[in-house]
Amino acid sequence: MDGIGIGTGDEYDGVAAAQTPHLDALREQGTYQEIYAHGTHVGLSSDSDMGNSEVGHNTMGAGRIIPQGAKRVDDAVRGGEIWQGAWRDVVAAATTDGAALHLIGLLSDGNVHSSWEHLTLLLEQAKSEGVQRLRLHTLFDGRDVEDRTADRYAAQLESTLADLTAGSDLDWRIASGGGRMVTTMDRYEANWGVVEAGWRAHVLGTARPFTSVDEAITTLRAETPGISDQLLEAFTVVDQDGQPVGPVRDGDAVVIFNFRGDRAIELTRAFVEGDGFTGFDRGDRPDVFFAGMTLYDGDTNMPPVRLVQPPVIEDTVSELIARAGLRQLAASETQKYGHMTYFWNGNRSDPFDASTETYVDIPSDQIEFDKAPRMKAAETADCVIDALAEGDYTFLRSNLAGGDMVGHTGNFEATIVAVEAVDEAVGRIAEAVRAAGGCLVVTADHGNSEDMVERDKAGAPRMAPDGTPLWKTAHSTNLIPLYVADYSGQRWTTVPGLDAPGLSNLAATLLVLLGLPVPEDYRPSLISPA
Ligand SMILES: O=C(O)[C@@H](CO)OP(=O)(O)O
Ligand SMILES: [Mn+2]
Ligand SMILES: [Mn+2]
Repeated sequence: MDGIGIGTGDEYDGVAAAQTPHLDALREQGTYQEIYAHGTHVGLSSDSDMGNSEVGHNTMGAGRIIPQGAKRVDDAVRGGEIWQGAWRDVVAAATTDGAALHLIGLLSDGNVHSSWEHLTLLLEQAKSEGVQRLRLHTLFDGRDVEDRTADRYAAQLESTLADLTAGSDLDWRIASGGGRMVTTMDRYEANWGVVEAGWRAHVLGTARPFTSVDEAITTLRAETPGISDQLLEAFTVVDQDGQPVGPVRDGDAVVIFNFRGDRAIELTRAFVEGDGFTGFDRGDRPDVFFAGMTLYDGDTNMPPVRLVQPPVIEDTVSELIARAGLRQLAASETQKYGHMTYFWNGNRSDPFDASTETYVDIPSDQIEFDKAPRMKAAETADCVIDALAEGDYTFLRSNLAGGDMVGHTGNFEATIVAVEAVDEAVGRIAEAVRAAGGCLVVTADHGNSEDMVERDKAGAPRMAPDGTPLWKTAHSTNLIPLYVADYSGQRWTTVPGLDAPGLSNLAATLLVLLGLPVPEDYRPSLISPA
């Protein structure tokens, strides 16, 4: 259950507000625990970092707490190690006569895909190394930070640029942008049109023209009152003659400063891949020096050049299950497809053993998810139930996306519907598992739908000036539920006294249920025979 944590039960708790009879019943049928899914429990730098799908699924699959890509990048940027690697080649390209350095990424301090601090340190370093021409291509968040704050982030960036360039002849500008859900940051090839819109904005300079970011945000908001930052149309900043101020040209250097792979890899591929690229028509693709913040996909080695090397995650639970020769199914709708494959398997897209593993991608709708909040919960359940009926699989895993994807829209009523659809799907899967005499494990990767309002430091809900709640679109730092129901007759009990039980204990729990040995470096199982 993506994005279904344990909330306070108050009126902004979309899980408590939903009817969840099947989850309630599950609680009575087996063991129930509340476990950690955020911050240092999933390998992030601090416990104020909310959980997210990347770190959640990485940790579930790895069975250990692995210092995450986000933390590695963080350590490398703060410690300065980053400037000794491929960054040297970026600077060399960017300081060649006439060239520009383009920085593309999410303008946010959400620390899920990118970090504000990394961006400012990149800018300071570029200045100290004499990068004369620099262009920023900024994606608005509204999803990992408070919504409708794009103007504040843009203003903060403009002022950072003004400070850094004051008294110099540095030619540094914001050149394009757009909301992350409609510009550039598609994932799992759900909608290449989103990447194409970004390509036009950042690279070709042919998106809707505005003379400044400020004008873009003000105009787009006036056109659609209440619009979320995530959905602001892609745009190109143009000069007084209508010419783009920073299209990407041959010889330029391009850096994507997002550290998380799922939403960075499609644009990366558009820059790096040759004629075999089929995502969209790129027009004249500039010949650039391209680097990503880190590795976005291990199997395809994308991007070939990165500023920080990623963590290597080996011996994940599905690799061990594959080695044991047991058949596995991974099923998810597109929006979470790579979560159950790529992230779960330690950032590898391909099966470990294609002869025993089946991956099913159930196409997601291409609309805003509060418009169809049940998403593909029923279809995902159908897939698992059919596979169970076939009887071939020993380990089946799936992701129900609604609690998270609809929670991100900030639409409370729709979120309740999404959670109820997830509950129904769990109920149907539970029946099928019971019929098969199997064992069902239900958990989440982080919270979201259980806390749908922005809060002040004391935890009190914040209201908009008109007195309506400030709906929250981001994940949370809440604990998440873990239900284990074994319908084979075996009885289990929770292991008492474990230190900070969390997602890192899930893999061992699964291995124990499967009767497979648990590697010594795994964190321990959360259950033992009763
Ligand atoms: O949509 C996403 O990219 C993130 C939020 O930034 O959500 P999740 O980690 O659940 O995929
Ligand atoms: Mn998630
Ligand atoms: Mn999410």
